[in-house]
Amino acid sequence: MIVHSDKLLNLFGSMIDERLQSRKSRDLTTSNDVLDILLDIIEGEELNKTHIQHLLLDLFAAGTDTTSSTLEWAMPELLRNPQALLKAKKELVEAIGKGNPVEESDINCLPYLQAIIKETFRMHPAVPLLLPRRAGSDTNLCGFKVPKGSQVLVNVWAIGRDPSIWDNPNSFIPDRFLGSEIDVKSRDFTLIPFGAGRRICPGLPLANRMLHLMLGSLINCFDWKLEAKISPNEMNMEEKYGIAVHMATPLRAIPLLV
Ligand code: HEM
Repeated sequence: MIVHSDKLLNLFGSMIDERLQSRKSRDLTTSNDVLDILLDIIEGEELNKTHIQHLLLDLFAAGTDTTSSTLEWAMPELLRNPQALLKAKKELVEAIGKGNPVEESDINCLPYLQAIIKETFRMHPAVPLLLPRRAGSDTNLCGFKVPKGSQVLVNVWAIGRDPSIWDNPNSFIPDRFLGSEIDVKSRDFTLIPFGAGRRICPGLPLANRMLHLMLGSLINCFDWKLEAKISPNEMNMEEKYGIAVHMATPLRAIPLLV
């Protein structure tokens, strides 16, 4: 981990130097991206290069595995649930035309795709215990005493499988979200894969968009089949716990151009 972090820090260091160099040249057309904004702040001397290197490392570390593991779970759930896959394909063909990649502006016209992403978050939250918190004062929470200083973990995985909240909690049923107000930002805290409140994941808007673009495009541009010896109901859906939860046996699916 340390070796990889050092490699990434060096890579970010050279990207920053390169950008600083190009900002000095007269014919510069700024890209006004995240790095440019951070470098504007450096010029105001509130940040230095090391801060930016570590900030970029944080964003990459927090954003990569979480987004990819969500997509990694959405695909096998769809392959195990051909009806849902078919419904998503139909919606995509009608909204954006067969074989086209999904654009950001299409997302609002794709309620079923949105429901699939929510259902994946419910069953497979990438960070199942969120990040540890410490109680700032003695607290009484639903009849439980939480003494000041205790470490608190929020079990989002268990919330997503709680039968008092969800019908058939262990079944992948995207339709449950159609016409429902429940959202990853809603205040009833039933679907909180990104956490909630002041420390909610700052990458939420990016991750949510990326997931719709990637999953929608994978569904609309390809037909998918499993390897010859595997049938949908025999797929191994065991989880492997790490910083993010991955499939214990990675999915091997074959794309066929539509
Ligand atoms: C599906 C994708 C993602 C999921 C499920 C996810 C989930 C989370 C969760 C649960 C937390 C902790 C919230 C808490 O403390 O209660 C978190 C924090 C964080 N996430 Fe994400 N995240 C995702 C994508 C991203 C992306 C794409 C980025 C950045 C580009 C990102 C950057 C961060 C950062 C910097 C923090 C720490 C925030 C803080 O400490 O205040 N995440 N994320």
